[in-house]
Amino acid sequence: MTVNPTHTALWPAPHATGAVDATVHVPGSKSVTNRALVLAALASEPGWLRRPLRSRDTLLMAEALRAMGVEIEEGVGPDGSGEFWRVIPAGLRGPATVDVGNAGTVMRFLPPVAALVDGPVRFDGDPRSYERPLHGVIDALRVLGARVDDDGRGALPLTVHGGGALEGGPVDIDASSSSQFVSALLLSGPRFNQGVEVRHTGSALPSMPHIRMTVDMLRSIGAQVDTPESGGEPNVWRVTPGALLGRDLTVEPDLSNAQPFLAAALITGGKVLIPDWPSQTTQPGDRLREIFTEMGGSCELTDAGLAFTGSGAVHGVDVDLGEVGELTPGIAAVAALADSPSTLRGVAHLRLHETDRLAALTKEINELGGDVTETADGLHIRPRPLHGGVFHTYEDHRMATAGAILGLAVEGVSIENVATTAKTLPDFPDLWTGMLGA
Ligand SMILES: O=C(O)C1=C[C@@H](OP(=O)(O)O)[C@@H](O)[C@H](O)C1
Ligand SMILES: C=C(OP(=O)(O)O)C(=O)O
Repeated sequence: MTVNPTHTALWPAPHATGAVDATVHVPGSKSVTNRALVLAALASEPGWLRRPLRSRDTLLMAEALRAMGVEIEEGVGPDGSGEFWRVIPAGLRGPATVDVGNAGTVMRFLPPVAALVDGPVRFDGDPRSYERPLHGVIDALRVLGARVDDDGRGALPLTVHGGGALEGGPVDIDASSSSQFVSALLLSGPRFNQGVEVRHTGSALPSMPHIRMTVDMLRSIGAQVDTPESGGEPNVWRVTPGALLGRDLTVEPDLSNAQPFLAAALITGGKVLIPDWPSQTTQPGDRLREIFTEMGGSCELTDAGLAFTGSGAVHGVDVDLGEVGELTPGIAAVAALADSPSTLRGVAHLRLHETDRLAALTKEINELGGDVTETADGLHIRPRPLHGGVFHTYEDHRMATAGAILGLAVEGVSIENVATTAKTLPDFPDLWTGMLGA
């Protein structure tokens, strides 16, 4: 195996010498971009995505759809309105090969699309993708009428033998390890002959805002979706078969990727403005307004965006992050710098994310002198003075940004493989140094 030099490279995390004061334009949401690509590919007419996120996860999604016959044109608006993608749906055809990388959205959202392809679609990815749960999608597709060949572990690699159509109908799944199982089946549901009725039968379902995002985006292009919130049964989502409209969608900034910049204002007692923060959104990152306020900041949502201000004080929190698990690494980093202990709960499923995030955060913060312990479903963080050292990232973009947050407050922190932020935010090092005026 060849060693990729970028993986061992160390990035000296900039140390803040004063309060930050910056405006940061955060690129588009990964979750919105990848849903929009899938829905546009399944629509009955062309659609547009404006200001899409261009990152490893979204480029993998676009490549995969192209491999299945969808045309995606990329361009830049003449009026300075930024980049756009024009998606022209076509008859989905195989054979095709899909590289999922380590993108949960690609590995979970695309096998149901592949069931609609005429021909086989082979899915493979990074070594970590073999360990991430996929059984909910594979088992469900078999119940709904698809032929899927895997090695019996209910995980990647696998081949979906698409037959050009899928019967669909009712299916029970245990989505307690990933909400993306539910989203995956709902996104392709309008194209199944009978639609789909997904019943979650396991313990607590994580990341509900991401399921709401799926439902909202489906409805906005004409799908009929019944949900527990719209008067349906608890834990049951039903999508009626029908054509999807092409849409012209401007992608919101990725609010979870706004997190490190807000954290910078919080821990340095500074100010950060994030333009285009939506006044209404299903993105889980919107919860940062509340969580980081409880931790000592204050914020104001104006026409200019979200203005977030640190007070100089950083407090610990006791918070259930089950709905917003992807915010955990950044919150853990801030909590390690706080004036009181924190308990982060409801995130056992993070052990199966890009890396085992609970183990990785515990090890890396403790190696800088911290005092973090893992619980059954989260972390206890008791702040104490930290020192410099190497912060390992385990090919996890959110570990890298968590390390950068610590480095702002602690001198001498180096981030291993900061390039791993390319999964969702390739511009991170430049945005970070730009925020500091470097
Ligand atoms: O559907 C989505 O876009 C996502 C759902 C969540 O996944 P899990 O429910 O697997 O945590 C989240 O953590 C991930 O970053 C994005
Ligand atoms: C869990 C995450 O990603 P994925 O979409 O790969 O699940 C994440 O971005 O924090």
